[in-house]
Amino acid sequence: MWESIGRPPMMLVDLRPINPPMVLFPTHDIAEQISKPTKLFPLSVPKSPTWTHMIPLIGATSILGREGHEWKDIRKRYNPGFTTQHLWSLLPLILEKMGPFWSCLDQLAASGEEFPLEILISNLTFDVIGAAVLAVDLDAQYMDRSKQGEIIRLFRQLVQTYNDDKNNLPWWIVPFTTRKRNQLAKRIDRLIKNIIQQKYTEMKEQGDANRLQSIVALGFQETEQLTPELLSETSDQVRSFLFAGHDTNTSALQWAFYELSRTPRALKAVRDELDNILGPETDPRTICAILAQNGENLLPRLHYINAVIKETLRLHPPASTVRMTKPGTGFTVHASTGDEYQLDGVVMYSCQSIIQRDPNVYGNTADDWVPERWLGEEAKRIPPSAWRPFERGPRACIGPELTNLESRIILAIVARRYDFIKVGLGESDLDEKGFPTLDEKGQYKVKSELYNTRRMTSQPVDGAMMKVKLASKK
Ligand code: HEM
Repeated sequence: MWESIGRPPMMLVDLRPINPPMVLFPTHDIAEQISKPTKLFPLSVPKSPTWTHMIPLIGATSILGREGHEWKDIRKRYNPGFTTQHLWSLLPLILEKMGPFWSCLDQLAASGEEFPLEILISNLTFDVIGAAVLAVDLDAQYMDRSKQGEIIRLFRQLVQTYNDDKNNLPWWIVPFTTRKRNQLAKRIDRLIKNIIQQKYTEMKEQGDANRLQSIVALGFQETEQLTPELLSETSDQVRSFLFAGHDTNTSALQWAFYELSRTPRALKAVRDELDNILGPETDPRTICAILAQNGENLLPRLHYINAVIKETLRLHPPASTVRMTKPGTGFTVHASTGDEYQLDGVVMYSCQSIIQRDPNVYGNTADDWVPERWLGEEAKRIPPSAWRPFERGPRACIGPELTNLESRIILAIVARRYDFIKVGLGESDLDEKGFPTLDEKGQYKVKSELYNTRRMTSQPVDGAMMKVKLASKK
């Protein structure tokens, strides 16, 4: 749409009377103006009130929607849990969750059946976030969903109610969906509160002498009493972490595996790097044992894999930010044309999928998946604000380190052991001998383009339907 009207410096979309009018920002210099602290907004421009449609999912006091000192207090409480240093202490818990993932892939490789990669990865990322945030087993990793833990089953049903066109319509247009959402939300909230109470009691009884501490337990360190208000607020943050921490990375990892599956040069570079850093053994058990022992030294050395993750988040960003100022504030943004726009009362949407494909920054490969751009001198020429999948400024994502750690572990375990083959949308166009052929950019030619659809976050439209087989030994 934006291209068809000649790539203007901003695009206004009038969504009245269903939603306020929205303006789309397609460049990083404008996006920066709403995300950085200013005199008028020391914590950056406030979030748009349109976030409230997510209240059943993440709670009314979620960190995602709070402002001012209330937001600051929550962020201060949870920041220590998301630092690299604390996440290293959670490495054993995270590695424990990898077992069901690879045994499921082994089974699928043996049967040769087609499956949505989305389900496998989303189950795994759910289990990882449950372990990191609460040190609980959410029992997410079953292909048969009736066997999953209750929280996961309810959470999925709730997220489902936001799919398609129902995402953020007012309640009076979707009254039945709204009622269902509220009922599911209450049940999830009750279950989460029970776990928090139990964890809090355990923590107080056992003291904290060198124990493995979940992110929530760490946040309770200064707490004297778990009041009903604090319990309720903590449940909101846990639900926010569960949602924000699994949905986004599920999308990114599906794209990473897809891009690797159709870019033989990159897959080889990933495999060579793993051989060099982790040694030749590709059995997942051995890799987990190596990482459990020495992950803190080895994982930061996976530079090419880091570039794969970074490039995937550039080309296929799962999330974004929307901001709004109240009428009468006088908030203006400055376009590169020299024009100024007064945008009070308008939803300001920083459009990552356009910003991060800006040819003025990324040149004539802006639309191509090229991990190498993040290695060496070329990377230094990319302005930091032109890569913003986690957004920037005070309200940037709390979880990039966790995302990166989780993604590197998953790629380290999976990339050498399996070959993924896309089926359906985005599958390779084979030659007459049945082999894929390369295009001029070094990727396999495809019959059709895989693309994202809008759910709560952007997700591959078909759930990334794949086949998997065990990779042949060198
Ligand atoms: C690929 C992975 C991820 C991406 C692309 C991503 C992206 C984002 C973006 C764009 C925002 C800003 C949202 C807004 O302004 O409304 C955000 C905020 C947030 N994310 Fe993430 N995220 C990811 C992973 C995670 C993980 C693993 C967690 C862990 C719990 C997490 C927790 C949060 C929280 C709590 C916020 C709100 C921060 C605040 O307002 O202080 N995210 N994320």
